[in-house]
Amino acid sequence: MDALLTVAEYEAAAQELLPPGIWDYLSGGSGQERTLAANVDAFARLALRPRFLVDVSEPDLSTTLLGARLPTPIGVAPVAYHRLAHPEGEVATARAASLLVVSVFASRTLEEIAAAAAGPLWLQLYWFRRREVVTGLVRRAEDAGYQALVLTLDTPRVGRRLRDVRRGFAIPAGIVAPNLEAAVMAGTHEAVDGESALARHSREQFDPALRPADLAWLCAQTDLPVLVKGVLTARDAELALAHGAAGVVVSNHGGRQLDGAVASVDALAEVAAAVGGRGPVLLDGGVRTGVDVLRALALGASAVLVGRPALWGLAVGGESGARAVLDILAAELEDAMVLSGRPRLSDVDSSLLAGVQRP
Ligand SMILES: Cc1cc2nc3c(=O)[nH]c(=O)nc-3n(C[C@H](O)[C@H](O)[C@H](O)COP(=O)(O)O)c2cc1C
Ligand SMILES: CC(C)CC(=O)C(=O)O
Repeated sequence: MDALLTVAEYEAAAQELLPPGIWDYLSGGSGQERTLAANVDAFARLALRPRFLVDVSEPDLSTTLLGARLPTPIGVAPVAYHRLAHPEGEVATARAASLLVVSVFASRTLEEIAAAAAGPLWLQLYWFRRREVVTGLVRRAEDAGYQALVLTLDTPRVGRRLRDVRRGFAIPAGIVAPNLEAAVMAGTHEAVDGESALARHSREQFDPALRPADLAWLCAQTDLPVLVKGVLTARDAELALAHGAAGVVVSNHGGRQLDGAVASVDALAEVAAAVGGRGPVLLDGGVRTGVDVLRALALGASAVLVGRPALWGLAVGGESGARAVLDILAAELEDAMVLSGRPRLSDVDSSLLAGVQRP
């Protein structure tokens, strides 16, 4: 087999390897999958304005995020159940990633992942009705050396993902979320025709009444920085920062929640302006090339996260596959920085983009 050279080639190879139901769960979106498509299309519309007569002999992709030095501004977004893609699951991803946001529905324990990790770990949380589930996880994350928490806001319930509904998708027996007690996870393995087990489970277990005061309460439970994920408007960014958030992740959950929601990169400039340097602004959704990473940085992102691409790499080659995908993105980013005359991340701003208003 020829070497896979792009994220798209990993996507195609993963589709060949994975059972169709798992492929649909990983790759699908909600509703008509318009937001899923828009996330990718919106990047393609952002044309670049390269500059020359700049010394680009020493490109530097490194950055600092919440006090941690990272070799690249590319991390892995929280994705549930990595063992759907590879038997080693999150342990393999953690070895490959320079920043991994571990899903609360990880299929390996927080401690196993921490023992394997090559870089900082953040723990993503959903707002469970049983608050002691949340606080218990916060304590475990602190004890295991996780460096931040990420509260996902965009999932008061799981969106209508028609591929999963049609298949009656449930998590296969043998793949569990060991960081949550069995009572909280009841029903996730129970396949029912015409119903997504994850959608049903979210209605039972997620508290849809999450308010700003709850965010402030969570922030008061811990010394770890708490970021909020799923922000698409200046208003929500303002509210979150005012209630203790240390930063935001601009995201529409990879087009899996509100179909018709704005493409995440199209929401980025507004949110970054609202945050105004008060904390990191990450972006996920539709990042498929290093040029996309550069585009997001130009619009004000501190770093990007990739969800599905990491899982495609994991499916194809476990740890080395996940690493290969992240290395492709980093190599493409370096090329794009050199070829656009922006050798350092601090040189990257909106002047790089055609048709974007410049301050
Ligand atoms: C299979 C799958 C599972 C996901 N699980 C979670 C999760 O547990 N928590 C969460 O906050 N986001 C979850 N997400 C959303 C990702 O964190 C991220 O927002 C999205 O995948 C980014 O888009 P991309 O896949 O185009 O990179 C999941 C996404 C996928 C594809
Ligand atoms: C178990 C699910 C709630 C995980 C998720 O966020 C997703 O599938 O998008």
